[in-house]
Formats: sequence, C-alpha cells, structure tokens
Amino acid sequence: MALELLDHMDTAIDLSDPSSALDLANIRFQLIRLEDTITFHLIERVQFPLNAAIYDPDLLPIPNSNLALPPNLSLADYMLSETERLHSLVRRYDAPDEYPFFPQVLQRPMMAPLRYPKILHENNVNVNSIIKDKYIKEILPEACRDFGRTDRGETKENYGSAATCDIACLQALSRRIHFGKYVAESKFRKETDRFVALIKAEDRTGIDAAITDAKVEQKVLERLRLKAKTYGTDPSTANDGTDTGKINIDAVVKMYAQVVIPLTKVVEVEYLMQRLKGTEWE
Ligand SMILES: C=C(O[C@@H]1C=C(C(=O)O)C=C[C@H]1O)C(=O)O
Repeated sequence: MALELLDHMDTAIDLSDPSSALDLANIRFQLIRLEDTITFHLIERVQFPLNAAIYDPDLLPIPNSNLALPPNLSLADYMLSETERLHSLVRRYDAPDEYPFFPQVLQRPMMAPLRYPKILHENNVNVNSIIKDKYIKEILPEACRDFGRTDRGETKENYGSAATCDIACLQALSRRIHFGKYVAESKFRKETDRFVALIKAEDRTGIDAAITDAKVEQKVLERLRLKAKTYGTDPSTANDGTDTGKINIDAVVKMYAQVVIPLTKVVEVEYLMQRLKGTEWE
C-alpha cells in the first residue's frame, strides 16, 4: 500500500475518471486542499533559518559520489534529485500530476506501469526550474526573514533538515502549479471555439485574460491569509499577545500572489498553446 501511495501522493482527485478530473469545482477543491499542504510544509521549513549555504554548491560542495549526479549540485539539489531518483523507482513520475525537477535522474520503475487514461493533451510544460529559482530567491528569504525573533543566523546542524523540508515544499508547489493543466483543459472543453481562435492567433495575452478569474484569485488570497494566521498561531496563546507565530503570514500571501497564481496561469497558457497540436484544429 505504501508503494502505491507514492504513485499518487495525496491527490484525492480521481485522475482515472475524466469527468471528475475535469470538473472545475473538483479541481478547485484540490487546489484548496493543496493550500493546506503547502502552508504546513512552509511552517515546518521556517522553523530553521534560511541556511543559504545549502543552495550554493561553492559554499557547500557535495562530496565526491559514485552516483551519476548532475554537475555542480548544491546540497538542496542533491537531496531533491536523489529523492526523485528513488521515487521514480516506484512510479511516482508515471502519475500525470507529478513533474520532476531533475528529469535526467529518473530511473525505470521497478514496478509494473499503471495505466492512466489520457485526459490531458500531449505537452511538455514543466515550470519546475522557475518554481525552484523563485522558491530559493524570493519565497524562502521572505518566509525565513526574522519576524519578532532574534537573528537566527545559520544553523549548520539543520542543513539536512532544512533541505528535507524544502523537498516537501517544492513538490507540493509543483503539483499545485501544474494542476493548471487540468484547469486549462477543463476551460478548453467548455469554450473550445473561443480558445481555438486565441491559440491559432498565438494570442498569449488573450488566453491569459480568458483563463483569469479575478474573483477566484481574490478568494484564494483571502483564504490563504486566514489559514496562515490560523495554522501559524498557537491556539493556547492566540489571544494573550505572547504568541510570536510560526509563520510570516504576509510571506505566505505574497508567495501565492507573486509566484503560485502567476505560474499556475503560465502553465495554463503554455498548455493551451500546445493544445491544438495534432488535432483537427491545427
Ligand atoms: C486555477 C484557475 O485559473 C486561474 C488561476 C487561479 C489560481 O492560480 O488560483 C485562480 C483563478 C484563475 O485566474 C481557476 O480558474 O481556478
């Protein structure tokens, strides 16, 4: 059972049932669930300082290894790529909602392949390199920034723990952002003629406007602020003013406003730009 779980992590959406997988309300329910996953993983990560050395191979080089590693790996990259190497052996990346950060390390699964029905159109959209870059350069510095605490500096003893938390954060962010493909497919099937015209005109701005729902985005940010405040506060000290909070609430909202939502929409647009390939509309 445990091995099966890795194939499909905690997505309750039934990717084997096209009507469920493309029901926009169901997809949005999954995106809401992933808000909790991402927020809790970030709360775990920010218990440690930024520990910038784990993202810099010059500051903290990986000892020689007999593994065929990508060159010039940071500790964080080493731990993420080796996690992906292991998980690929149990078919994690056969799942249509899982995207690797290091495709070059994936191994042939040691278990029989699972048959997933074809729901999404063939595409090569993978924005994980952008996700990781923004996570390291924008999200973490903001989330780990001192807020009401003394300067925590670097904690060398937590390098491995911080990198382990990063893996959970990055994998959850990747799944949430690449879920944009199911959103885009759902919208394409609802308004096919509209999107066919925009795609044929290569009108990315028009496609972005067509897939944007400002009201939904606003609700996402309002809900995130409430969740970060609630999950990040010790309920036993919430009202006596002593709770310093476990997470920088503004950082969680900024993460969604400046990275998660914009990149989800990039995935939607780029997926749709590939949607007509090999179809009668091409
Ligand atoms: C994901 C969707 O598409 C867009 C992206 C959103 C997001 O990333 O939260 C929300 C609304 C849309 O602008 C959606 O319509 O639900």
